[in-house]
Amino acid sequence: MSEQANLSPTLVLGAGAWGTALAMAMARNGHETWLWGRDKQHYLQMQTSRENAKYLPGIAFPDALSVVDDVHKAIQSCGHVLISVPSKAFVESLQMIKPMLAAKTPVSWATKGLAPDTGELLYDVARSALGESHPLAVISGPSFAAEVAANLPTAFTVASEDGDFAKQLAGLFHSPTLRVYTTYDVLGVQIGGTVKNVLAISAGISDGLGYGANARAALITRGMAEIRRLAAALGAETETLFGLSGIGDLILTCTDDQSRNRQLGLAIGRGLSVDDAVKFVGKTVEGMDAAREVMLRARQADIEMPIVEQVCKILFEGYDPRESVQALLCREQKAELTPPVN
Ligand SMILES: NC(=O)C1=CN([C@@H]2O[C@H](COP(=O)(O)OP(=O)(O)OC[C@H]3O[C@@H](n4cnc5c(N)ncnc54)[C@H](OP(=O)(O)O)[C@@H]3O)[C@@H](O)[C@H]2O)C=CC1
Ligand SMILES: O=C(CO)COP(=O)(O)O
Repeated sequence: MSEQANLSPTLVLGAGAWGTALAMAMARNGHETWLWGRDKQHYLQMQTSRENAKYLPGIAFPDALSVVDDVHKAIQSCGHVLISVPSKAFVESLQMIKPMLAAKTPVSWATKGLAPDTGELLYDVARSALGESHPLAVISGPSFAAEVAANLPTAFTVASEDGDFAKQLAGLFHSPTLRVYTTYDVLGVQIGGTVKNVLAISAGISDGLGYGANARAALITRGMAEIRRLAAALGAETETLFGLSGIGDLILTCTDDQSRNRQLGLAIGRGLSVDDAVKFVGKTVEGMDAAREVMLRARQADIEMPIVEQVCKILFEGYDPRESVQALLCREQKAELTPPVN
C-alpha cells in the first residue's frame, strides 16, 4: 500500500461497545467515519439521539461520525473497513463485505479471538476469504470501550504485515489521549488478545472464590507463561507478549471488573452455574469460545496450558472451580528457570 492511500471514510461494521468507541475516537480526530450495526431499531436510536444508548449511553457522537443504514452502498464507497463484531460473527462479516469491496480496500478488525471450531487465526481467515490484494490489520491492546469513548488516556497496538497501512491506521486514532503503537507481528498480537480473555475468566473465578491477591498474581504470571509457550510454538515474537497486546491486556482484564471475561469468572467463582453466569453477565464473553479453541491449538502444538485446561473443564465439563484450583496447585513441583547448560 502506498503511503498516500486514502483510508477515508472508514466504515465500522458492528455498532457494539468497541466498534462505537473506535468510531468515536477516529471521528474526534476529524476523520469521516461511518458506523453500521445490523439492527434497524438500534440504527434509528443512534441516528435520532446521536449516541449509542444500547452500549455506551450518555456519550455524544462527534460531528464526523455518521450512522449508516445502507451497508452495501457504504462498503462500496468507503476507503477502509474496520470490523468490530464478536469472533463468532467474523466470517459472516467477511462474507458480507467481500462481494462489494473495491479492489485493494484495506480491512482491519478489532475482534479478539480465533475462528470458531478450527481455532484458525483471524488474520489467516481474512487472508483466505479476501485474497491477497487487501492490506489487513489487527487492532488490539488494553482498552476498555467505555474509557476510550469517554476520551480517557489509552494505548493500543495496530499490527499489519503492511507497514504503511499500520502507520496510516494508527494515525487515524492517534491523539493526545490515545497513543497507538504499530508492529508487524500480527501473530503475537492475535495470540495475546485471544488467550488473555481465557485467563481473565480464571482470575475472576479465583477472586470469586475469595482467593486472595497472591493467587491472582500467580495466575497472571503463570498465565503469561502459557501465552508465551503458545506464541513461541506458533512462531510469534516473544517481545510482543511483553507489550500492550500481551501483558498489557492480560493485566487489564484480569484485574478490573469492567472486563466481561473477568465478570463471568467472578460469577462462577461466587457459585453460579456456568449457564447462569453467562445469563448474569449477558454480554459478549470472548473467552468462552476462545478457551476451547486455544486448547485445541495447544494440543496441536503439543504444549501444556494447565490454566486454560482447567478453565475448559469448569466451562464445558462441569468441574467444580475449587477442584480445578486444587488440580493446579497439586501439579508436580517445577523450576521457574533452569540454569543454562554449558
Ligand atoms: N468492549 C471492549 O472494551 C473491547 C472489545 N473488544 C473486542 O471487540 C469485539 C466486539 O466486542 P464488543 O463491541 O465489546 O461487543 P458488544 O457485545 O458490545 O457488541 C457486539 C456487536 O456486534 C454485533 N454483532 C453480533 N453478531 C453480529 C453479526 N452476526 N453481524 C453483524 N453484527 C453482529 C452486535 O449487534 P447487536 O447489537 O445487534 O447484537 C453488536 O453491535 C470482541 O471480539 C471483543 O473481544 C476488544 C477490545 C475492547
Ligand atoms: O479486551 C478488552 C479490553 O482490552 C475487553 O475485555 P472484555 O471483553 O473482557 O470486557
